[in-house]
Amino acid sequence: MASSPIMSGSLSPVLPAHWRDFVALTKPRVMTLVVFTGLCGLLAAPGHIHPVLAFTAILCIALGAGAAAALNQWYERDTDGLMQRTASRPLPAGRMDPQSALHFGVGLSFFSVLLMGVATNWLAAAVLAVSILFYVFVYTIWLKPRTAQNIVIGGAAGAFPPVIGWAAVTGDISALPVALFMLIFFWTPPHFWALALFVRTDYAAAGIPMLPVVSGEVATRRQIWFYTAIMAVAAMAPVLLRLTGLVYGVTALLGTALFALFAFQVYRHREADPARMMPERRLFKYSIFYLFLLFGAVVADRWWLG
Ligand code: HEM
Ligand SMILES: CC(C)=CCC/C(C)=C/CC/C(C)=C/COP(=O)(O)OP(=O)(O)O
Repeated sequence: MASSPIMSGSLSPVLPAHWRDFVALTKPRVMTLVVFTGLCGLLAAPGHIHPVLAFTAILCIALGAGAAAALNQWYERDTDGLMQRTASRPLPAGRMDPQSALHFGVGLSFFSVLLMGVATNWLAAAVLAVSILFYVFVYTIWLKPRTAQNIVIGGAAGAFPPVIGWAAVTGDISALPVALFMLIFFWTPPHFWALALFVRTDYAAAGIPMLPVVSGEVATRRQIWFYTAIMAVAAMAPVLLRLTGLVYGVTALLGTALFALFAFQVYRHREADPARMMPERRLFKYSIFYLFLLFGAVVADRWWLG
């Protein structure tokens, strides 16, 4: 992509980026769960899809999400350089010139959406396009630098993958994918704010108005607990609406009870030192496991119990 040394914003030359930096630009670790939820949406959907097309659909979700992550990092290359957690990313570390990242992100966005449309259907492609646009324009550019409620609304971007996976098979959107969207939507605030509590000094240094920076620690803990309660309702909704069966029901009940326990511990905890925020780290880690677990259970229900 960058075939010759190019001058970046600073005065130092940026050498052609290594392929590993392009992979890093897609935030591969975060995207594993994004892709998994998309895959589960696809596997839970009624009807048949050829395995090659199913693989292509999941590939498109991965590429689209990776493209959105690249555009997010292109836009935030300066503020990323101010935070310890993100300073070593390819752009702030000066291992890649911004133009390469921009071209990579835009090119991959178009490619993923077009391939999705051609391989499956244009509804799935349209929802993929909306999620990329939502993450880049609504979350990254509009809300994130302006309001502490950024992830409440902006988090919707990450809730689309199961809808995309489902639509790729069925060509429509029905109650279960909407319920799965709601689950991720209300899961996002506790997931992110648990982390934001122990990296708040980073966000403060970069001037990003995340909730713990703007409203303080106690308000953030209260909000985590509040959204956990709504998330619990969203987690049980598929059972109450009889969209899923016993495997999901039992898994969601136990998994959500543990989530609520960890969130309650965070709510009760008072600690200003990020190094000692163990309940917050535990909730953040568990939030990831939780979503893998519940989405896995949705598929288990559909496949093994019919
Ligand atoms: C706007 C909504 C979200 C925000 C602001 C957010 C924020 C974050 C941040 C800042 C990290 C730390 C990652 C790093 O240091 O690179 C993280 C980790 C993670 N997030 Fe989220 N997240 C959001 C939504 C999601 C969604 C929708 C998913 C998947 C369905 C997800 C899955 C993950 C995973 C798997 C990790 C752990 C990555 C690792 O092991 O390093 N996140 N999130
Ligand atoms: C299909 C499709 C387009 C899916 C998009 C998935 C999506 C929106 C995931 C959000 C997860 C994520 C990396 C948040 C990071 O927040 P941040 O960007 O504020 O984190 P940072 O501070 O690490 O840059």
